[in-house]
Amino acid sequence: MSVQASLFDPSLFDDAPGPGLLLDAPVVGALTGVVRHELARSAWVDLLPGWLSGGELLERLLEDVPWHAERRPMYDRVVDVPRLLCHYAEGEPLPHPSLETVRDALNARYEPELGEPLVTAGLCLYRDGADSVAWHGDTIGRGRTTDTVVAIVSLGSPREFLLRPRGGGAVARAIAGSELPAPRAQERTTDTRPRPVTASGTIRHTLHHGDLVVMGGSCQRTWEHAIPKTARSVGPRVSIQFRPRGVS
Ligand SMILES: O=C(O)CCC(=O)C(=O)O
Ligand SMILES: [Fe+2]
Repeated sequence: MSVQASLFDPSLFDDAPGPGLLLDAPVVGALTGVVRHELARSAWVDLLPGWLSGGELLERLLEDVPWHAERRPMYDRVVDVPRLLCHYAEGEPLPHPSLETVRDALNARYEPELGEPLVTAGLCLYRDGADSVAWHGDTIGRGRTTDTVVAIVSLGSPREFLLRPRGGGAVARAIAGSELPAPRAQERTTDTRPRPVTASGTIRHTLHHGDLVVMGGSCQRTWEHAIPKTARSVGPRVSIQFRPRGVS
């Protein structure tokens, strides 16, 4: 999609932090530095800021993925899904060899714990701040009833990733003892505020270029996640979600 690609400036990402994964080189070692945040209800979230570095992968995905728009029924209307999508089923070649490397690295770490590999890849393109994903859990399929793992790699513009316990405000406030992830090192100089769970019980965490977030345990059925719209002027963001068979 050249329209999106033209919005992308790879130099923005030249200084991505890291011991990141070098995209043109084999993965060296495992996912070191992942921090697990235990949430209520036997859910957890692992975070690894700046796992991937460099802008080449984002550039390639913006250009090469056959992004498409979808429309979905909502009440008595059919509405545009506010992001572009592309899904890679189990066994389908991924659109860039680096994604296979990323999936293999994730499996080296998470398959022993999960008991099965991550095999599908869902790609979302948030073209600008008007694109979003509404509150949901990945509960189509087994995620509705069983513990599972969904690993998301975020590329491009930073966007807020929200998590809240299912069940509405009162439930959320009652169990809002969950720890919020510490800010990234480079944010600390400018923003040292603690980031408590908001009064509504929502956890807010900004996902930056190259960050990894992995939701596990009961997270898909007992919590919900969202990428809200933003009025800020933001460029494109691509998220790649790796899931096991039968979860979406
Ligand atoms: O873009 C993201 O990081 C989240 C996407 C998501 O939750 C989904 O596609 O199920
Ligand atoms: Fe999701």
